[in-house]
Amino acid sequence: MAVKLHFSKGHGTGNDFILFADPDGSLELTAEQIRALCDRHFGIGADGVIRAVRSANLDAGAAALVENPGAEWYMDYYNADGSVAEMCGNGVRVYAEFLTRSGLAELAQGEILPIGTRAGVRDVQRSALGYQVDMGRWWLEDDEPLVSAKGLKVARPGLGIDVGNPHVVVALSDDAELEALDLAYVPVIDPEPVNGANVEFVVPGEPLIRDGVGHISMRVHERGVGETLSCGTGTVAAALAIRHWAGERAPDEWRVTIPGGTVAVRMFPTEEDGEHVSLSGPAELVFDGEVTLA
Ligand SMILES: N[C@@H](CCC[C@H](N)C(=O)O)C(=O)O
Repeated sequence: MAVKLHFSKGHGTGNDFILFADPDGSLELTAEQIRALCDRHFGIGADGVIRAVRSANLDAGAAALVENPGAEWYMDYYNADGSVAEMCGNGVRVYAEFLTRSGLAELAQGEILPIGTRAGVRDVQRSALGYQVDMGRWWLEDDEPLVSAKGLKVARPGLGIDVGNPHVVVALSDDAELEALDLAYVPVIDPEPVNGANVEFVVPGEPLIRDGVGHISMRVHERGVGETLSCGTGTVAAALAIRHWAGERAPDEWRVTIPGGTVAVRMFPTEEDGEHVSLSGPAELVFDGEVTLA
């Protein structure tokens, strides 16, 4: 029987998503359905799909990841190719906007909305830019893979960073090198990470630090999608990588410019869990609709 799906379309700095509410967890889409919805010519078109499920209705595997019982809602995130991803930094802000706009959750200024993800719980609050997300901890990978990409004259070393999902960050020398990249082709990472990775190409600002704030520009090739206008977790990984390379005098406050806009990244200490990193940026819902699932 054909199923009608009510959806909202939204984006965070041009990274766009199809969102729908499935509070009971009864409407799991197939990878084929997700690919069809995300198709920009034959479907609605999006970089990913977000299903809003109540954490209480998750299957046991997913529920185990939502260790905070306060996370009433879970962000069930899928890339445009139908694969799952652990986290989505732009998606989680757009998800907060979707939950609050549709009356499924409340979020007053200064309050926190915990959201369950495959990478654990992420705390979201309203901010001057739209929403701020506590992205939690991260891990530097031990090895430095070589990354080659179409338009890049020589392969460059990348820094592997896990911010809940996997990233490899590559530093380029200037804007001309960034613009010359053809990210319609998948960058090759050698050795290839077992679960794949999102690849960020980053250029330091000139100057890198202005009034105590670091500035970088970035383009990204997302795992399971292709080039996108923005990747929230990618901007966080890029800021962490540049701070790592810049050494002790590098700031904890960063502005990352991507083709879809600019977001803010901040590293901050926590008492109980070491250093965390936050991501702030806009989240917009642009239209609602109904589609019949094949
Ligand atoms: N666009 C997202 C990241 C989405 C998941 C990514 N493609 C992956 O497979 O890890 C973001 O804003 O973080």
